[in-house]
Amino acid sequence: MKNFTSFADAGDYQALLNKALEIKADPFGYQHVGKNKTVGLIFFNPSLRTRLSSIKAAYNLGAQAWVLNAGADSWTLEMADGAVMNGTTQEHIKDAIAVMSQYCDVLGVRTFPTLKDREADYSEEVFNKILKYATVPVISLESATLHPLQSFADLITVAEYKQTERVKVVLTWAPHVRALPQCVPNSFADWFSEISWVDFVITHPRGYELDEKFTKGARIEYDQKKAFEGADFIYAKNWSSYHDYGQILSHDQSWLVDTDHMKLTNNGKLMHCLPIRRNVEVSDAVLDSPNALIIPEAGNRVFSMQTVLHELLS
Ligand SMILES: NCCC[C@H](NC(=O)CCC(=O)O)C(=O)O
Ligand SMILES: NC(=O)OP(=O)(O)O
Repeated sequence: MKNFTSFADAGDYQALLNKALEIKADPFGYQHVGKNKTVGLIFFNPSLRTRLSSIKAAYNLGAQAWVLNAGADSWTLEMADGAVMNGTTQEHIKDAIAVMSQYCDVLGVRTFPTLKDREADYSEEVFNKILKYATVPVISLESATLHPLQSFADLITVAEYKQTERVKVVLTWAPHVRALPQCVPNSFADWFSEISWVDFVITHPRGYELDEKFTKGARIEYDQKKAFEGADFIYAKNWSSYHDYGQILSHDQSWLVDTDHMKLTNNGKLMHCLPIRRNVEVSDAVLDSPNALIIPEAGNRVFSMQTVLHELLS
C-alpha cells in the first residue's frame, strides 16, 4: 500500500479485513510500528469521528498525531497553480504539504466537494494536488468523491455482525434538509460491489443515480420496499444528485427509514456513517433499537484507520 484513497488501494480486501480484526483483538499489540512516528491530520472541513478515531488509532500504534485545521490553525492556503498571491491567501498548498511531509511519516487529509463544479470535484482537484506535493504516504480522511476509511470500517462492521456466509446489503437513499456529498455512497458502492460474499443492492428515487464508475457491480432497485425485502444490512444515507449536480431532487418522506421499513428485512441491522439527522433520515425508534449498529460502526473507525496506518508505517 502506497497511499489509501480508494478501494483499489486496499489490495487484497480479505487480508486487510483479517488484519483489522486481528488488530481490534489486540489494539496495543503493534506499538513498535508507530514508535517515533508522527501522523499529520489536515482538515479542510469539520469532523468528529475521523478526527478522534485517527488520533486514537495513531495512539494505539504508539505514534504521535497532530491535527491541523487548514485556514483556522494555519495560514490561509492558496490552491491555484501559478497564482499571483497578492490577495487573501497566504501560503501555497504546495509549500504547506511539502513542509508537513518534513515533519510527518504519513499525512491524512480531508477535503469536501464544492457540489457546484462536478468536473473539479470528480477529478479530485484538491486531493490530487496534495498527493502530488506530499513526499510521504497520504490517507484520505474523505475526499471530494470518496470516504474509504468509512467504507473499510463499514466492512469490518458487516463482517463482525453477519450471521450467514452470504449477506444482502442494501444502500438506501434517505431524505435530508441539505445537499450532501456523494462521497459516502460512492465509496460504499466502490467497496461493497466488490465483496464476494455480499449481494449488494442500491435503492434511491430516480435522478439519484451515482457515478457508474463506483456502482458497476451493484443492482439498482427503484422500489425501496422491494429492495429492503430479506436484507441483512440496511445502510441509510442521503446524497445530492450526481447527474443534476449537487441538487436536491426529492424530499419524499416515504424514504425515511422507520420500523415499517425494517420489518421488511431479514431482522436487518441498520447502519449509517454519522452524523445523522434523526427523524429526517432514520427514525429514533430504528436508531435506538438493538438492530442499530451506528455506535459500534463508528467505533470501528479506529480499527480501519489503525490497520491502514499499520500498513503504511510498517
Ligand atoms: N463525514 C461523514 C459525512 C459528512 C457529510 N455530512 C454532512 O455534511 C452532514 C451535515 C448536516 O447534517 O448538516 C456527508 O453526508 O457526506
Ligand atoms: N463519519 C464521519 O466521517 O464522521 P465525521 O465527519 O464526524 O468525521
